[in-house]
Amino acid sequence: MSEHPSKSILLEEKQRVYRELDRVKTDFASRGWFPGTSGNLSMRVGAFTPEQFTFAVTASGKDKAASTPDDFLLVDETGAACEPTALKPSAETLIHCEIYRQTGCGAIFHIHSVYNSLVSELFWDRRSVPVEGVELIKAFNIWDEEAVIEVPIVSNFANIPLIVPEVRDRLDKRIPGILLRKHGIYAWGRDAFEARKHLEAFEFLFEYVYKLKLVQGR
Ligand SMILES: CSCCC(=O)C(=O)COP(=O)(O)O
Ligand SMILES: [Zn+2]
Repeated sequence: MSEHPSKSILLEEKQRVYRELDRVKTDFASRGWFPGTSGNLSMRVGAFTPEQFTFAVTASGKDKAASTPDDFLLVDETGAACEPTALKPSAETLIHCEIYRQTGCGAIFHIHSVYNSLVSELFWDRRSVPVEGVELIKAFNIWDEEAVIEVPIVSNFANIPLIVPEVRDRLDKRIPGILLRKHGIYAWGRDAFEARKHLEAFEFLFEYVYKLKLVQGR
């Protein structure tokens, strides 16, 4: 009996997405962006409507520096596994679900770094990190002269579903990223290339903002 053509197309796409996520994972691990098994990555697979979509996400708690056949699984828009598997999706999968729903993006990358954690606490009182006139703001397709942006910061609850409504309320469609207080950043883009570009820009800007504050002594 031959396989239904749509099933084999999905299988091919799933394999392509897993390979791409593996390349991103290896690269980010080499930069030290997954300390202590932290961080998670996802990419959409197949058709998208805000009500129904599928994405590949990292399995929870894995050493992200290692590549194994058990690193990723497919989940639906509720965060439930789409196929029989013993793997557990990332504990933060519901945040990915909400970002896909709100933005229709194609890839979401979450990392913990010292600079993103520092600025999320330094600017917690204003609930956003201001970045003023830095060239790399253009990586977000914002081309205004001396552009000023505010990167939103939301609470970091141990109970992940509590974070989701804050992400929904605070997400700014012009800014492809959101910080969790003293936790890390979620950055996204229409595909893996763009999500990585945005993440690199955020990390540069956070280091700049932190060091500027330090040298200015305020
Ligand atoms: C050990 S880091 C704490 C959990 C976390 O913040 C994270 O990013 C990793 O969680 P996951 O379930 O995706 O491995
Ligand atoms: Zn995290």
